[in-house]
Amino acid sequence: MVMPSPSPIRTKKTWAVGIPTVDLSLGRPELSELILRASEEYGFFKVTNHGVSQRAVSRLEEEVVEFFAKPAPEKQRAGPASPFGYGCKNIGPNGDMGELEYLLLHSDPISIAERSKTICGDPGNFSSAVNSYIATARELTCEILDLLAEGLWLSDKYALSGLIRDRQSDSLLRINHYPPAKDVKNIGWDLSTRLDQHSRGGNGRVGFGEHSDPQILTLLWSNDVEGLQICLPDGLWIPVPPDPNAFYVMVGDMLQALTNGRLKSVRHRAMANSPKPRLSLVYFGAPPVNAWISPLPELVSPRAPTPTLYRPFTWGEYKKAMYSLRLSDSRLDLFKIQSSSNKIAS
Ligand SMILES: C=C1C[C@]23C[C@@]1(O)CC[C@H]2[C@@]12CC[C@H](O)[C@@](C)(C(=O)O1)[C@H]2[C@@H]3C(=O)O
Ligand SMILES: O=C(O)CCC(=O)C(=O)O
Ligand SMILES: [Fe+2]
Repeated sequence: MVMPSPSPIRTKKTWAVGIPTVDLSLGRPELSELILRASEEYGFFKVTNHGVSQRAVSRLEEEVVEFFAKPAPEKQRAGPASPFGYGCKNIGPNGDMGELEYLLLHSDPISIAERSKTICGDPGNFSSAVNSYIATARELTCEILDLLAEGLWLSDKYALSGLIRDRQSDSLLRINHYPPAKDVKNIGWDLSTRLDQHSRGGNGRVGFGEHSDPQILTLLWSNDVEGLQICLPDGLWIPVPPDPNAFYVMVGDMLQALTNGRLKSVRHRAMANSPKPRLSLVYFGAPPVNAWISPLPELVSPRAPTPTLYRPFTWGEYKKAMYSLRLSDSRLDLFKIQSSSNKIAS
């Protein structure tokens, strides 16, 4: 695995730093140790030699490129995204804005079949491309979670992947399209949006503002256009070079809670500064709505330094809190146990 140098090297214009990269063709136990280390240190890593067929990706890519090329009124037939469907610039229900348009889909095939009727003239073909991408993304996500379970010495090897394999899993697929920067001026920003963007993303145009993903694990593919940035534990934002031959993996809030804070959900954002359109396919592996989330027993010790950090809650309860908050809010903090030893530790 290539790990970032301890202190990023500053070049003339950019921060150059290595992204932790895991070659999935390596054998165990080395593989599970590498994945665990990257998840602990960064909550983020790149996977290569992942075995996902190029066809599953390119088939969906072709479908969604065709969709986003349609005139706005046609795309709006699939919206608004509340929460599922087509969205443009609005992210979530609380006023977050970004320089993007997107499709947000639940992974349930019945809901995909219904939504596809509003997205494509050939809904059967569209839903088949979505379903096969989701099936592939789910497999890879579960493989990574099983490796993490092994690295963490969990007694139930499927304690993490079982939540995503569950038929009731609340996993999602988000397809983001960031228009090329030269077109952005036509979209018509108001002053408050520009100030908001500036405070959240520095000088560039923010496509998708800073946040952590709420679910268990995120699997992200993008075309060959830059934009994704992650926040290192010291607060430094670094660009992630695009690589359509790889996937990027992000620890979500639920995995942070399940591992009692040992793995940390990574804060990230996507900038929309490229003259080329950026496309990302983002699979969010999530538990069923009624699943209870509480730190796994192996990761809790009755005494410091690892007392229970989070109270038990259901994924449904977490989602309710999440939809009441802004994109950049640290929603997991609401579920922290404020014991005296935790207060000292934090
Ligand atoms: C502002 C919001 C959009 C979001 C729901 C939320 O209230 C806070 C979390 C947001 C997020 C970020 C990651 C995913 O893209 C997403 C689908 C998710 O599960 O949480 C979005 C939500 C959304 O766009 O509905
Ligand atoms: O498009 C990207 O690279 C990031 C998107 C993202 O963070 C999200 O959809 O949650
Ligand atoms: Fe995200």
